[in-house]
Amino acid sequence: MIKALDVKRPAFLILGAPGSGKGTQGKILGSIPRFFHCACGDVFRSLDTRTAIGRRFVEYSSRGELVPDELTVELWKAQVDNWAESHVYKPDIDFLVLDGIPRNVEQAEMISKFLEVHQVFHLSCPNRAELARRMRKRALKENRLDDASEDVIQQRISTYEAETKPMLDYYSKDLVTEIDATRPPVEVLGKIISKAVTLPVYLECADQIV
Ligand SMILES: Nc1ncnc2c1ncn2[C@@H]1O[C@H](COP(=O)(O)OP(=O)(O)O)[C@@H](O)[C@H]1O
Repeated sequence: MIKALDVKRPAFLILGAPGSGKGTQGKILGSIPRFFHCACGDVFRSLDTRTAIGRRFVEYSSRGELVPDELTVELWKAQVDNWAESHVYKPDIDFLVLDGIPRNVEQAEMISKFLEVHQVFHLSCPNRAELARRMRKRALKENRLDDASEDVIQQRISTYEAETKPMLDYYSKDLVTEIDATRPPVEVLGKIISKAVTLPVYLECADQIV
């Protein structure tokens, strides 16, 4: 059982289908002072595949399915706490930039105990063929098992549509920024940043960010 925190950590979410560019944007944002990028898929991929938990990840991801919620949130929370304890992530001053979590309404509920979501950036790409093309390209570059077969690619897109996309209705409309994910990365980044710097939570602390 995961306990709620007294003070919820400020967070931005990057939401989108596999191949929509969440990781690309998250990495760049994470290199900006006071923004801390956390990619759930990377947390899973860093697991030792000889362990039971590492094997469970491979089992689900290689089928294009989501890892069960309880396990996902526990593992993710443990990783964030680790980063906080080792001071790489500073919960009192950093904005968490979450990529790949939450991935369904259940996870959104679970993590709401310790996060205050200030904006959801939806990288929208309705063109399935374009998503599949990007995943194939990534499979070659990053040696990603879960992007290597056509069946798994299609399954991952279907999983997104069935489980993750409905999450957009979980968050109130004024919390969601729609961004065209087919535009070049620099334009997508520009949209995210220009919205983030107008948010009250950012303006409240902007003068302390130097
Ligand atoms: N929040 C999550 N809940 C359940 N499974 C997850 C979650 N995040 C990652 N995974 C697992 O890890 C795989 C790879 O995730 P990720 O690297 O985020 O892919 P992508 O960036 O292409 O969407 C997913 O297909 C899934 O099996």
